[in-house]
Amino acid sequence: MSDESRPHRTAAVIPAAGRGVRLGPGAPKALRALGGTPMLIHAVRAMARSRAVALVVVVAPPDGAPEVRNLLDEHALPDRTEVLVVPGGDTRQESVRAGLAALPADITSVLIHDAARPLVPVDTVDSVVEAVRDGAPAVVPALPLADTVKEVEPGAPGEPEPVVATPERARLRAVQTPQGFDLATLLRAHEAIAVSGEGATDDAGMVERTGVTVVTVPGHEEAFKVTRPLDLVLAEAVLARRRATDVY
Ligand SMILES: Nc1ccn([C@@H]2O[C@H](COP(=O)(O)OP(=O)(O)OP(=O)(O)O)[C@@H](O)[C@H]2O)c(=O)n1
Ligand SMILES: C[C@](O)(CO)[C@H](O)COP(=O)(O)O
Repeated sequence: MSDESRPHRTAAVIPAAGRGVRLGPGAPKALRALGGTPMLIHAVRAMARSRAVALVVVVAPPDGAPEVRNLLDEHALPDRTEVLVVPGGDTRQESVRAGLAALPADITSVLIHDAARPLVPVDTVDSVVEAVRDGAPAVVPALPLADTVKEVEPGAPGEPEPVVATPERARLRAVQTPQGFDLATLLRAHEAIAVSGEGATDDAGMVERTGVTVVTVPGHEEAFKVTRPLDLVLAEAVLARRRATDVY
């Protein structure tokens, strides 16, 4: 629950320590170029564009913190943006935990944003922050699905898998980042998951398991995650259009 007596101060943690195996061989994904600029720099700028974000913590590949610090120093960011860099871990969950540990004591709420979602528009960031500041302990940007989803009995790669269920699509959402949290709520969830040894593919999922209600706000198509090579083609096209129109 939020402590309403404290003034709001929001930080963004950007996990950027992944390898990017699904994108194919090359540098760690967050350091690969999009429109000639590392994907991570786009993601930091996307957070810094929100006037609500007071501090950004970048979680670098475990042995890459000095390189990431240099990159940040070489690229222009809004003057008011303070950026810390910490080394990450072997999983996204560990990396987020390392970022949370670096937050100063006056932070009340936090956005967790994948470096792999470099093009999230500022309006989406602002609507997540606003919902948290309005009192929601956990907020995710979400979009309805275009495909029908099947639950299967997982089998060997490439082999047919029996379908066990077809969830009602109207009740499903694809969730994006930034995911926004009352900081104390997210810290409690990470602690509980670390103790139980369970894994989770997103931070909101951890919070759900502690019994706290997570709510959605509208996501944005351009907040997609760069995961596979085709995503990079789409990201280049979106960025080229933005640069031509100067609309971010
Ligand atoms: N040990 C890890 C793994 C992932 N991430 C970050 O979590 C975000 C979402 O993860 P994903 O898109 O899966 O990135 P990768 O783990 O790099 O991708 P892959 O699974 O293809 O290797 C990315 O910004 C990634 O850098 C991280 O900080 N630390
Ligand atoms: C956090 C996330 O982006 C929400 O959709 C997603 O779960 C990350 O998954 P990944 O497999 O670590 O890319």
